[in-house]
Amino acid sequence: MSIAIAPPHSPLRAAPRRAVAPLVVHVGVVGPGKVGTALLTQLRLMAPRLASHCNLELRLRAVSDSRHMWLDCDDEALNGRSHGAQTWRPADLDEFAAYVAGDGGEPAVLADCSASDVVADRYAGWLAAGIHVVTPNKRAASGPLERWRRIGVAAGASGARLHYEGTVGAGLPVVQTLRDLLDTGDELVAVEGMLSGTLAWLFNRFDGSTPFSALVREAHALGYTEPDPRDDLSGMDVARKLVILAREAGVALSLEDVEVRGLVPDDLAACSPDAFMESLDALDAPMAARLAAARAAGGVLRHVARLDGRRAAVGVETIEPDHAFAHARLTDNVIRFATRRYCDNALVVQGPGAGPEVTAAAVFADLLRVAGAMGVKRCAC
Ligand SMILES: NC(=O)C1=CN([C@@H]2O[C@H](COP(=O)(O)OP(=O)(O)OC[C@H]3O[C@@H](n4cnc5c(N)ncnc54)[C@H](O)[C@@H]3O)[C@@H](O)[C@H]2O)C=CC1
Ligand SMILES: N[C@@H](CC=O)C(=O)O
Repeated sequence: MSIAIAPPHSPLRAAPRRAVAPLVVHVGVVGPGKVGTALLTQLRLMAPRLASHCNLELRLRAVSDSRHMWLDCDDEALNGRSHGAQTWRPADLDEFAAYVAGDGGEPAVLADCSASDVVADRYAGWLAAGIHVVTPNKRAASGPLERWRRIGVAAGASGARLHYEGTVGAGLPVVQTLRDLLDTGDELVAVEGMLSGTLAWLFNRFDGSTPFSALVREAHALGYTEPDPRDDLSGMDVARKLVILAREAGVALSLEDVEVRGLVPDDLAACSPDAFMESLDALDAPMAARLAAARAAGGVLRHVARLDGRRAAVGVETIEPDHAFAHARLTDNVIRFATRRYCDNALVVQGPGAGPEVTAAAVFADLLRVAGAMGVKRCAC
C-alpha cells in the first residue's frame, strides 16, 4: 500500500489556517482555601489544552481572600519587583472586581470559592455590571429571598450569567439535571436524598471503634466539611441545599421553612469555630448512644433530606440495612428526583458529594459553560 503525500506546493495541501485570535476571558478567584486552591491548580494545568483545543485563554487576573488580594498574581514582572514574593494589598472586593473586569472589554468571570455572605452580597452588583459569577458558595442561592431575587433581576438585565452547580452534590450534575427536567416541561414532585458528603462519610465510618469526634476531625482535614464543621453537623448545610433545589423548582422556600434536626449541642452552637473543634469530644457519648439504639433496632444511621412541595426536613434517621442509602459509599450523595415523568421510578444522581477537587471541577465546568455561551467550542478532537 502506498500513501500519497502531497508535495509542498500542491493545491491538495490545505492552506495554513488563518490564526483566529483566542477568546480571552478575565478570571478572578475569591477564596483561595481548599476548593479555591484546587481550582487554581486545575486552571493552570488545563490552560495549554484550552488554548490549543478551544482557542480559549482564561487569564487569571486576581485572587482575594478575606484579608488580602493579589492583583495580576501571575505577573512575573510584578512578582519580580518584590523579590519573587507575590505582591498583595488589603482586600477590597470592589477594587478586586474592577481590576478583574479591566477596561479592555474582555468578558470577566468571578469564581467565589468562599462561604461568605459578604461576598454573596456583591453578586447583584457584579452581575449588573456584566461580570459573570460561578460559585460553590450556597449563601446566595439559599440566603434571603429578597437578595436572591435581586441577583436574578441583575443577571436578567445585563445578560451576565450565574452558575452554581457545585452548591449541591459538589461535582455531581444535580442543579443542571433539575434545570433540564424543568426546562423541558417536567414537574418536580419530591426530592429525597443524602445531601451531605461529610455526614455520609461520618456515618459510613462510625462503627463505634473510633470516637465520633476523631472522625469529624478527619473529615475536616480531608476537606469534606464546611469551613465551620458545625454547618454540616447542625444540618444547616443540607438545609441550604434543599432550599436551593426547591427554589430551582420555583418554590419560594427559605431556610426557616426547613425542619432541621441537628447534632450540635446548644452549648456549643455559639462558640468560635476553634473552640468548637476543641470541644468536639462532647459529641462522643450522645453519638455512641444513637449508634447503639440504631443497632438495637436492626438499622444503620444515615443523614436524610426530604422535600415534598413546601415541606422540607433534614436529620439523622435509622434506616433498614437493605435500604439503598445504607449502601452508599464514602462521601456518596444520593439525590432521588421524583417528577411527573419519573414517577414510577425516581431519577437518581449518586456519587462523591464532597472534596476540594471534585467541587473545584464543578466551578471550572461552570466557568467553561460561561465561555461556551460566548461561542467557545468544547470538543475532544
Ligand atoms: N469542600 C467541599 O467539599 C465543598 C465545598 N463547597 C463550598 O465551597 C466553598 C469553599 O469551601 P472550602 O474551600 O472547603 O473552604 P475554606 O475554608 O478552605 O476556604 C474558604 C476561603 O474563603 C475565604 N474567605 C472567607 N471570607 C471571605 C471574604 N469575605 N472575602 C474573600 N474571601 C473570603 C477564606 O479566606 C478562604 O480562603 C464553601 O462555600 C463550601 O460550602 C461546596 C461543595 C463541596
Ligand atoms: N460540607 C459539604 C461540602 C459540600 O457541599 C458536605 O459535606 O456535603
